[in-house]
Amino acid sequence: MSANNKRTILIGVAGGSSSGKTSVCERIMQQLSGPGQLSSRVDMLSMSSFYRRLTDEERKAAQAGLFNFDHPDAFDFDLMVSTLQDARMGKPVRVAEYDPSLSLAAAQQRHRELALVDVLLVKGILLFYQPRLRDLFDVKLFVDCDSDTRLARRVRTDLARGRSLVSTLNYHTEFVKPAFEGFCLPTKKYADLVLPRGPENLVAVELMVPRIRDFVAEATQASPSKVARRDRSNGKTARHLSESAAAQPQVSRPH
Ligand SMILES: Nc1ncnc2c1ncn2[C@@H]1O[C@H](COP(=O)(O)OP(=O)(O)O)[C@@H](O)[C@H]1O
Ligand SMILES: Nc1ccn([C@@H]2O[C@H](COP(=O)(O)O)[C@@H](O)[C@H]2O)c(=O)n1
Repeated sequence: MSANNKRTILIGVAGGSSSGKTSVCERIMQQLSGPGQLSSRVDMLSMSSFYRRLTDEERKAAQAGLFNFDHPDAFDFDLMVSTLQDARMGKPVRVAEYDPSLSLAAAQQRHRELALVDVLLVKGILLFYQPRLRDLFDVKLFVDCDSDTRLARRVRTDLARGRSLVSTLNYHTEFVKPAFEGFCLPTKKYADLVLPRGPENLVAVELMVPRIRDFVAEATQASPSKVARRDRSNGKTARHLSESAAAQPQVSRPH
């Protein structure tokens, strides 16, 4: 727990690649810290910062488009869990800077300190895959988006990153689609809220933001024992949300 006894609220935003996770996080950030709002300190973190270090052989495979970056084995879940545990207790943490325009090895050379924030938005394809990771989130969102739209967006972003159309489509067929269906989509059932239309779904974002603010207010007031109780009840986040909502039925919308 940080010196001021304040805990960071973790919001997990999962969904397929190019479903709109980053865009949803940006919308929430705007709403939480925009003009006329009670200012909350907010930051965003990508699961792509937690790819594990590759062996030389795997690096060669990655360069040839033959390493599966969409499989759970590609991630360092231990590091992600310990980082988020520290972040939610308001401790300073250092994370690899993921830059899609760089090779993974080059990007992993760069680090940044996460700012101490009230709310940390975390986005990633497999955030809810392991129970120990998904149980860390106060709110779990799943961005729903049909596969054609995701593929069309992914083609645009991959071409902009200098990949060829053929390699993008092959990679999608070989890795992205099977991993989405095998590992990402089955985690939708763990979400507190499934968000169709991503960032365009302003109604859902606006409904959620006051609730996030309540979490921030509660975390500010929370005593260590209260936080420990909340930690023990984690994994039942939806129940926790509804219990808190019942205790405070009149959640006011910000002006
Ligand atoms: N609702 C939308 N309508 C149009 N374009 C969108 C929408 N949501 C996302 N995009 C675009 O699709 C691309 C991928 O979105 P992004 O939010 O980065 O997805 P993710 O973080 O899930 O990979 C980005 O270029 C983004 O601007
Ligand atoms: N070197 C890499 C590493 C990962 N990817 C792809 O990123 C996707 C996950 O990130 P999103 O922001 O799209 O959720 C995942 O589908 C990987 O295939 C990559 O292209 N290159």
